[in-house]
Amino acid sequence: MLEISDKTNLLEQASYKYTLQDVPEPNLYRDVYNYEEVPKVAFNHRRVPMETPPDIWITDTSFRDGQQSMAPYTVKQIVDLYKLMSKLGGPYGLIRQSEFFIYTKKDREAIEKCMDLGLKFPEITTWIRATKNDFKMVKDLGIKETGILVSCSDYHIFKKMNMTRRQAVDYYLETIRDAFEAGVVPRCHLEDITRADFYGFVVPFVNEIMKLSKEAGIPVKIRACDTMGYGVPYTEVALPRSVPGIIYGLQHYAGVPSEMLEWHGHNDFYKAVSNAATAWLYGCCAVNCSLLGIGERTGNIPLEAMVFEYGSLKGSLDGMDSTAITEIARYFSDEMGYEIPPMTPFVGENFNVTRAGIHADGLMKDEEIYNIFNTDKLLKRKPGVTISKTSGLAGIAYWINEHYDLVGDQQIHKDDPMVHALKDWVDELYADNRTTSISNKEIKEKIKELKGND
Ligand SMILES: CC(C)C(=O)C(=O)O
Repeated sequence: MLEISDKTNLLEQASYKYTLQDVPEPNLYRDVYNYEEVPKVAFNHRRVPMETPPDIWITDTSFRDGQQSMAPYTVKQIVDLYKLMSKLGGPYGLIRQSEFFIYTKKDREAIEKCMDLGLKFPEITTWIRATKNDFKMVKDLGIKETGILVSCSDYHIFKKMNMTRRQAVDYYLETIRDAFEAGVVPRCHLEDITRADFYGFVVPFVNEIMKLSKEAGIPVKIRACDTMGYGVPYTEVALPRSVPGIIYGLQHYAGVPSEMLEWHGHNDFYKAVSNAATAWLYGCCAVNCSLLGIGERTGNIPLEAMVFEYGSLKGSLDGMDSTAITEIARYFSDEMGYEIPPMTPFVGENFNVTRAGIHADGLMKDEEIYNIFNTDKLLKRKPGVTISKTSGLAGIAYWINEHYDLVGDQQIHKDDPMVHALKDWVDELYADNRTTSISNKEIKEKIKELKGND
């Protein structure tokens, strides 16, 4: 009888191993990316099986990719956000890791202060330039894992690094060996994977990494980076743009187990969230996100979106405290002066605010009609209305009940004289060519004035 391990060995020996194609000229996928036109989606009509791992989780890059695109955060801001992130991730650490810079004194102070909190999650990891000296710095800080850059498209290898594919692989493998030698676990960030030659570079390279990892007995994570946001979640799409194809291929042709796979996406084509969910569904345990999606250019995968994506895919938030999302959003706007676009899902000022009177009428009858879920329970954000020329009597009544916390019998209705008086005032304002909605402060002042007239 063959034992399972023997069978696996035989299968491994029998399976086709992709070898590095050390091409003389870069493959820039000009049929898809010709630069003068919109990048194209090519279909090969191959279906990739969906293999969602039993456990999926979130990792964070707010203090690396996020901070990279903003003014540097202060130590206090990093520590406060780290605490809130830990609260959000809950007792099972669904926000499992977060990566930090380590270059300046301030970077290291922030790490030390976060470590001093003694929180189990998110585990603190780093992001470095990957020199021997940097590995030593990581080790000295008592940190186990660090991200290193292993750019994998010919755009980077030929155009930026001025190397051949073979030279790039040799250089990267040497760096990984340096990390092992320094006693640090490298996490390999495969930059620009959605423009890379998957079978001619990515798979043979990752096979080499996995071989080194096995020999050293050190688990190495593979982060698939959709640096320019070109990935697409649809089925039957050809590589290198297919998210299902990349995740399937890394597992089945490069031998990376699901729990060692991470997806890092950008939002250039509005696909960051759906690509990340697709990566989970097709076998990647971790999606790498940033708070409010703040990151290079159009940003990263918004972490808060993946909390709700997790809840919808798993049927439970598994201990994540989603109300921390509102605390985080308030922290960004009140303490850091960051302006969150008002229509941003889950965190924007207006994400659950309706303007049309007919919708407000629905909200008054039953908030479920026009609210995505119980936003008060899950985010401590009651659904709201803003007053404009389309609000109508129902909108005004709803606004009063919401802003003065009137419940049950205390609630006022659309036939109330106060509601009618406010409606007349609103109509006059718009008859006088007003174009903007009316602020909460203005309405409160008007109510005071009308009450004074009683
Ligand atoms: C620098 C790299 C790893 C990155 O963040 C990306 O590819 O988006």
